[in-house]
Amino acid sequence: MKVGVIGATGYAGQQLLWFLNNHKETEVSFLVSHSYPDKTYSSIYKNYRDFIKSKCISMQNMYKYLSSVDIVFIALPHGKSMNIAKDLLLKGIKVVDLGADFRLKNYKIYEDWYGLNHEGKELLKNTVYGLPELNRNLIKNASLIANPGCYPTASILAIAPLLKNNLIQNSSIIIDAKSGVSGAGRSLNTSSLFCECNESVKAYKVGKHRHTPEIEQELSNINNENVNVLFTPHLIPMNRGILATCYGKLSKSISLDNIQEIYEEFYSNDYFVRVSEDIPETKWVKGSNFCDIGIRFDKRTGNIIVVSAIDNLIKGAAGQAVQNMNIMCGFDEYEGLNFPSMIP
Ligand SMILES: NC(=O)C1=CN([C@@H]2O[C@H](COP(=O)(O)OP(=O)(O)OC[C@H]3O[C@@H](n4cnc5c(N)ncnc54)[C@H](OP(=O)(O)O)[C@@H]3O)[C@@H](O)[C@H]2O)C=CC1
Ligand SMILES: CC(=O)N[C@@H](CCC(=O)OP(=O)(O)O)C(=O)O
Repeated sequence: MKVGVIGATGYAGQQLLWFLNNHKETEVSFLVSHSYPDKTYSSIYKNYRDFIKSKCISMQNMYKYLSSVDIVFIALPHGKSMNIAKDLLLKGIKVVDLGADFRLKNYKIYEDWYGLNHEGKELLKNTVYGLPELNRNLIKNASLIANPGCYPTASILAIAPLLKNNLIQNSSIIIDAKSGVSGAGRSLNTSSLFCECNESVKAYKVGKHRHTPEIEQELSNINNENVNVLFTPHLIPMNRGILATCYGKLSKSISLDNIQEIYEEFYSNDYFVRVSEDIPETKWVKGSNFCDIGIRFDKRTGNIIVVSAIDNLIKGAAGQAVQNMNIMCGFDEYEGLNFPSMIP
């Protein structure tokens, strides 16, 4: 399978190459960068010396190579994928977009939260939200995948079994999530500077983070009922990882053991979600495509507490994108992705 990567020099793009380079079924045909055209990839990321010998190409040059690819990954900032995806789909090329442009089914909600005009509205109907654990069958036949955001991946996987089994009140969900700094990408950005974020933890975009409508959309789809969430992201001084601590009021009396069984059953066919009796830590999943989940019940307040951990660049971005490609192309779902986290 021949693949192309647009946005190859960003953090998500380079993480994709890490996987694609080790994947039995893929050959990378081109790497697009508008800042480094004609530069060898390994001169930008020196860890790839002797592994990736190709040069980056510009977006304009990419069009010459399109007849030779089957699937293209787009890892650009939001707002940049819409027209590119249209061109690729017209040529019969499958697309996995790691950004946010196709995640929200209602373009007006996208326009409100992202402050941009949606230039690919007509594609939204046939776009599949690429969370394999909820949408595997749709992904199999999709041409355009909206790869989920990092916080939504951790949050939706944590909460979906509760909603599916009508165990919590729809309006009681609170998500308190923390992300490593690579979540903000590699572009120059003051709040990602070492002196700004080291030795500090902050909540940001409080009450207005763009992942709120994405989480609500997918959770509402589970039972076709409106779900609202209170979502607060935090930046913590580590490179990778997301820990989402999710709370909801139980709507019926049930033991923790039963809830644990419900989670294990819900994810029984989902290799990359591991339901644990312990409370997960980001280092259990760092460098891997796993989402680890642990559950507790607080009797005093009647709240269930579900903690999920992912690597934002892997299950939250590039790993999930490769998992989606594997499903779309009929490969083994674990191909190229099957290894545990790196410790320490
Ligand atoms: N970081 C993460 O944890 C996650 C990221 N994502 C999403 O993946 C996408 C990529 O994120 P990430 O890799 O972190 O971001 P980066 O900022 O690290 O990389 C984005 C890349 O896009 C290219 N680019 C930047 N600006 C423009 C522009 N104006 N026009 C065209 N190309 C541009 C740049 O490469 P060049 O100049 O070489 O072309 C840049 O390296 C984003 O949509 C992000 O939201 C999703 C989930 C998690
Ligand atoms: C730490 C940090 O800044 N994280 C980013 C997450 C970005 C991301 O992955 O989300 P999209 O793909 O939806 O842009 C943020 O909060 O905006």
